[in-house]
Parts: sequence; C-alpha cells; structure tokens
Amino acid sequence: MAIENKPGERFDTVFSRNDSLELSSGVDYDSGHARIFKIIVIGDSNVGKTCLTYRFCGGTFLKNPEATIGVDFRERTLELDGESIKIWDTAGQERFRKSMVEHYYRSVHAVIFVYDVTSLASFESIPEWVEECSRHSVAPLVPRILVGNKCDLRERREVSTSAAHCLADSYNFPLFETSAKDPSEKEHVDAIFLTLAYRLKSHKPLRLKQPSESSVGHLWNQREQTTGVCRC
Ligand SMILES: Nc1nc2c(ncn2[C@@H]2O[C@H](COP(=O)(O)OP(=O)(O)OP(=O)(O)O)[C@@H](O)[C@H]2O)c(=O)[nH]1
Ligand SMILES: [Mg+2]
Repeated sequence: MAIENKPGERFDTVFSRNDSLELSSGVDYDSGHARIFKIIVIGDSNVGKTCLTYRFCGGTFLKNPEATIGVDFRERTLELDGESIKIWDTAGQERFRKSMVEHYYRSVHAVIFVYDVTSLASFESIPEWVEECSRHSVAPLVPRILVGNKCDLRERREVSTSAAHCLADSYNFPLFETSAKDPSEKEHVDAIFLTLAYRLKSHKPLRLKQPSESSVGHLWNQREQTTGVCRC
C-alpha cells in the first residue's frame, strides 16, 4: 500500500460525446502510464470511512483510528492493466474540512457516500452530503454509491435495509451494506471498490457478486443519477 500526499495533483475528467468517461493525458497517469482514478469517500464523522478505505488498501481492520484531519490519501494498484485507484479519505468533522473541501471534489471520478447502520443521524445526513457534492459541481455521470457500514453491530442497528434501499433508489445509487471490521466481509469491501473501478474502466454496468447473505448490491443503472425524494 502506498500512502501519498499530493493535494495539488490534478485529475482532469472529461466526457466525450458518447458519454464515456475519459481521462485527459498527462497527470492522470503514473510513471508506468497506468490510469489513476480518484475516488472520494464522504459521510459523517465516525461512520468508518477511514476503516473502510484502510480495509481495502491495507487488507486489515485499522484498530484505534483517529479522526481524519482534512484528507488522507490511500492508493491501491489493481490487477486490471496495472491501473490504480487513489482514494481520498475525507474528514467528516466540519472543523477539519474547511480548508480542504475544494480539493476533495476537484476532478473526482467516483464518490462513495458512507453512513453507519447503527446511527440514524448519519443516514439522515446523506442527502446533505449528496447536496454538497452537487454544490461542488460533481458531474451527474460521475458514479456514486451508498455504503452502510458497521453491519457487524446487529443489535445496535438503527437503519433498516429497506429504508436504505429506498433512499438509494431515490437517487438511483447502488446500495451496499458491509462491515470494515468483520473479516468475513473483507471480500465484500474489496468488491465495492473494485466494482467502482471496473465501472470507471469500462463505463458499463456490472453485476456485483454477493459474497455474503447480508450483502446488498444493485445493478448499476445507466440512467443519469438524479436527486430525489424517498417515496416509501
Ligand atoms: N463495529 C465496527 N466498528 C467500526 C467499523 N468501522 C469503523 N468502526 C469504528 O468506528 C470508529 C470510527 O471509524 P473511522 O474509520 O475513524 O471513522 P471516519 O468516518 O473515518 O471518521 P472521521 O475521520 O472523523 O470522519 C472507530 O472506533 C472504528 O473502530 C465497523 O465496520 N464495525
Ligand atoms: Mg477518518
């Protein structure tokens, strides 16, 4: 795992006429000419953004994480053509976000919205995070997914799968429920990020293999993602 810290680095995204995702030349490629995708992970403080990205990039559960200040960068090189995804693990706390917020959203390739299934408040904040993304001009065709974390805490669950589906459907986001902590969910955490990466690479909808019964996944819909109100 390489942890990098280059907040000034640019990842310029352009859409061609046939709506496929293309990356402009130069800065989107590492020295080996592999493409680098910028994925940002956002959501309230304490929902497990850092643990999820660490699980994907480091392969283990990060014990005793500290609140992220500004942004952390993690990167994982994929087995498909040596391509990389660079994950921007952002701070949930407002006081740590102020100076960095413009950098988060600049030229982003995909967005992961995270809530904590044991915190209704974090789930109810998701529309604000979606709104923040729109305010910062993240293009509608940039893939977005919704992730409910901490599913291992079954007795403390406050957000039902059906409510989460309802919200996800209203935005036309795929929904995934998982746990950064539960080792049996490791493959599922991988699948979430890899599904995004494949989507970015091919720009085609993919069916996610379900590694466990508790996992939830949707087909990606090519329809343009729009904000909406839950009609449940
Ligand atoms: N039980 C359980 N605890 C988790 C899980 N993921 C994270 N945690 C715990 O939740 C707390 C917050 O995790 P972080 O990853 O630091 O949360 P964050 O969203 O990055 O928080 P900020 O950086 O402040 O925005 C820590 O105590 C983690 O150990 C999970 O899947 N299950
Ligand atoms: Mg964090």
